[in-house]
Amino acid sequence: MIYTLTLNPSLDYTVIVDEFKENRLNLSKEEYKTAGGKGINVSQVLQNLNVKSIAMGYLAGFTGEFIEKKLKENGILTDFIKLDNGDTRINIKMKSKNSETEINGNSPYISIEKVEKLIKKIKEISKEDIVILAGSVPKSLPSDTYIKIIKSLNKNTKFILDTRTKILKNTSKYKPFLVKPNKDELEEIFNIKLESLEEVIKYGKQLKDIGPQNVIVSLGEKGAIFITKNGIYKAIPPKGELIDSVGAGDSMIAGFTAKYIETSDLLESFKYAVATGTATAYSRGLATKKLTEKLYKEIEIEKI
Ligand SMILES: Nc1ncnc2c1ncn2[C@@H]1O[C@H](COP(=O)(O)OP(=O)(O)OP(=O)(O)O)[C@@H](O)[C@H]1O
Ligand SMILES: O=P(O)(O)OC[C@@]1(O)O[C@H](CO)[C@@H](O)[C@@H]1O
Repeated sequence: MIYTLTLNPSLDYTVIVDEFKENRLNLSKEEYKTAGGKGINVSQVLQNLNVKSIAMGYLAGFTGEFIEKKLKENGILTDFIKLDNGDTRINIKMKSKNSETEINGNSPYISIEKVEKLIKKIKEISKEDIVILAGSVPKSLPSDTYIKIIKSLNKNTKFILDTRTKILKNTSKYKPFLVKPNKDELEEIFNIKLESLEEVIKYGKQLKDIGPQNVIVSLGEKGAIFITKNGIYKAIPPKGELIDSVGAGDSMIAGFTAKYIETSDLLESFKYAVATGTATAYSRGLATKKLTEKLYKEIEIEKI
């Protein structure tokens, strides 16, 4: 079984305006609400790719109920811990003709008892399972929460990690199966501006040296770099119309995992990851299997 863990889920509230004007009344042209948070997005894309997963994490209040309902409606299995106070955060995603602005909310308080409850569930996961730890750590939790979770996993359970900068760096020594920083995150990890592809590769390799078995550095419309023990590879997305890139990175993780459990082939999994991320960027909402399969046939991998 695949488990996704979202410590900090969100109701994503997307607002589309013609042109965003600061300090003025902006009228929304269209708006929609979706179940969000990085691990939850991974579960949703896995479901679109016909791969079962169990979505875990914390939910609270009316926004938490909305998220669980949406996941269940789509046939996704859930095993969330309910918080006693507050509401799961609302993240605002505002799109205009030429800008994408995000305001991510604060998460509700999570007590130590709720962390212990989660750790108990984590200990029950078997070594044949795959665990995807994705997204930020809520402010009320210690910053080493992911480390505590990783240490509670069976030592042979493969885990994938997609979180921000310092936490990603500190957890990398526990040898995750895959990490997927984007270029900005890689820059923040090493506190450096990366000016060329050569530099991206150099620092991607340094990240891999800390511990991850495989590293994908995603580069938005420029595609992605894959650093693995068998070599370094590059993939460029086929041309298309960008519609909404929120969740493109999460979709890559879902695509990689889906292909890996089917084939155990790292390179094909990377190719499918790029296809899935691109399918999300070229869709309203998250990647569908149909578009992912089409793009997968068009992507070529280059060895560097
Ligand atoms: N504008 C785009 N055009 C084509 N493909 C894109 C575009 N943006 C993203 N992608 C695809 O999605 C993948 C992941 O995108 P990106 O590097 O933006 O990840 P991310 O920053 O983690 O995304 P997010 O935080 O929005 O989930 C890219 O490697 C690429 O394949
Ligand atoms: O604050 P985090 O956990 O880093 O990111 C949360 C988030 O921005 O990431 C997802 C897209 O990747 C959205 O669904 C969600 O709103």
